[in-house]
Amino acid sequence: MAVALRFAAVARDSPAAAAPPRVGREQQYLACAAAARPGGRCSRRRGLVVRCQSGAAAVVLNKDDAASVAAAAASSATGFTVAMKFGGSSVASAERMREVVDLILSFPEETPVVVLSAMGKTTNNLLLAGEKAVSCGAPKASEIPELAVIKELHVRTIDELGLDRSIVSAHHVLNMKDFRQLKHGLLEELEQLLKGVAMMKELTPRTRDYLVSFGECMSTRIFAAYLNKLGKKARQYDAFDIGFITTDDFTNADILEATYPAVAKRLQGDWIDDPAIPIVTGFLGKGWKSCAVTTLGRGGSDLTATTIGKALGLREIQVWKDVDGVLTCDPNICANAIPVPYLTFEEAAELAYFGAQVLHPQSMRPAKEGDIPVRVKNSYNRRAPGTVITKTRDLSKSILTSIVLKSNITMLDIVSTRMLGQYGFLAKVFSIFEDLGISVDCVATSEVSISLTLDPSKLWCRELIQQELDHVVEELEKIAVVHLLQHRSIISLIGNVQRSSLILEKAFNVLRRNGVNVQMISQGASKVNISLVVHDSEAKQCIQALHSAFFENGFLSEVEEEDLQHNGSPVSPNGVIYGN
Ligand SMILES: Nc1ncnc2c1ncn2[C@@H]1O[C@H](COP(=O)(O)OP(=O)(O)O)[C@@H](O)[C@H]1O
Ligand SMILES: N[C@@H](CC(=O)OP(=O)(O)O)C(=O)O
Repeated sequence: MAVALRFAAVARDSPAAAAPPRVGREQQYLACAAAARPGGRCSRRRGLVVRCQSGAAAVVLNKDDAASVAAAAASSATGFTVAMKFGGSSVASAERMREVVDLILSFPEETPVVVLSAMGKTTNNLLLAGEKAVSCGAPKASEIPELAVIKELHVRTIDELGLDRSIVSAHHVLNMKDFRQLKHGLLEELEQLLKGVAMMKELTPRTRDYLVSFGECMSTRIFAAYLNKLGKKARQYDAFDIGFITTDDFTNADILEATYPAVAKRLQGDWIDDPAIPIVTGFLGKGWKSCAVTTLGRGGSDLTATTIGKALGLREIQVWKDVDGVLTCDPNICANAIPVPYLTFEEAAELAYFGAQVLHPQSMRPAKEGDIPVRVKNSYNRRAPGTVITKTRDLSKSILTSIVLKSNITMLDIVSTRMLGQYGFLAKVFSIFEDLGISVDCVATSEVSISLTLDPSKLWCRELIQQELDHVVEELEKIAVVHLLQHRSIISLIGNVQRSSLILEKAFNVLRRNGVNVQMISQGASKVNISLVVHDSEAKQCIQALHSAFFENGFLSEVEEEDLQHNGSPVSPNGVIYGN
């Protein structure tokens, strides 16, 4: 940080260097440079090079680095140190909100940016209410039970915290000026929206995103009002109003690069004008073309927090959950799961991607790019050390870190009819998936056949699943014989693939003893993941047996002993090295 303040930021965008700069981009760099040198004047000298007139040494940076340096410098100027994200379970009631306020205030040395999810199960209730509205008819929309649950929860919370009910009256409708004129509160707007859905008898992905946005919009307003009531100045932000720019992929939008400088500028600018703890809605963004509310996929508030972390160049990103960190397994499957103290970004991303609900699959990307540690903590058990996720850790002695389940997977066995050469065959198969916008999770190939699993997150809407699958099969059948195998599960063994023989020996031993035949195995180049495909009906039992064998019965201690004899360095059950 200190370096960023001492040095001037000089941004140069190489692809655009030959072309005249667009004004927006140039201004962005000027803003970045200005932020990197508060008080310094900036000018454009030649091409896209922007130089601060501070007399300090110049550093040539690419676009992203310039934004990061600027963010780091400005954040040190404004003093934000940490992003603290609290999930739905952490803010599920008035009592929980009090607890979280107490938790935040117990770190007086920090200047946090707070990110909140919707209260408790509000997102699920909003989605259910939306689905019911489609078929219930307009007059009945007000009587949808989930709407009543949402209203009751928010009104009760407001009352119990001693707040004014008008705090959920701020409007957040985008591109609908007429709506802005209405004097209804968010809860009334929500009811209106459900009536609209009932009248239209359809719930498009765009409307679905707008519908679920009410959850985060309400939780943050309540929380900020409560902090203000306690005399701790807080300011509520809707992410879509402060520069969270996304693709227009409703229900699963990606954050665009422009977000980082925009969010940094807004949060820092406001802090400089009038310091107040920012309370930001997780999960939400604004589509860059549509300007409508988008969402980042379920659990997307983690991604909001890491994006803010990178934008502001924070020291640490904390995600507060209802578990003692990332565990060796989903605790709903294995009650004996234990916390994993350290993970790399890569391990955490793989774990999340392959189904561990605890982290959003994309959330590690900004943290990794900004090299900002992510700490997963338990808001119900502050003293638990949690999990620290960083760029690197010594994996040389680690074995298995965590076991993850992704169920209800579709697997395809595709055998070439030899109409194409081998490379032509693989290329054709993957171009079909590309054309249909379907991601593939795991792949195993031989010369003339491919087995692969499909990523269910790309098959959101239930009716579409069958339609899309039928279409895929139809296309593939032009060049191959295709077997569609549904109700499969991927069991991912996240660990040190350098020790894959040891992991596989143990795993297959366990599976054989349990009478399970693995239907596909994939060991990627990622060095952290081995995936096994089994039938859904066997998956939980497999995971329990694997967890018990790897983590509960002294296996890792045995290996530890062996390692000690061979190398003199023992390994803990989670791959953490004790000693050397
Ligand atoms: N490997 C794992 N480690 C920890 N929690 C897991 C794991 N796999 C699944 N979970 C589930 O993830 C939940 C926490 O994630 P989530 O519900 O998204 O939290 P929040 O809503 O607080 O952000 C836990 O309550 C647990 O049931
Ligand atoms: N409320 C959203 C976003 C989110 O991140 O929630 P949580 O942090 O509670 O997983 C969801 O339920 O998907």
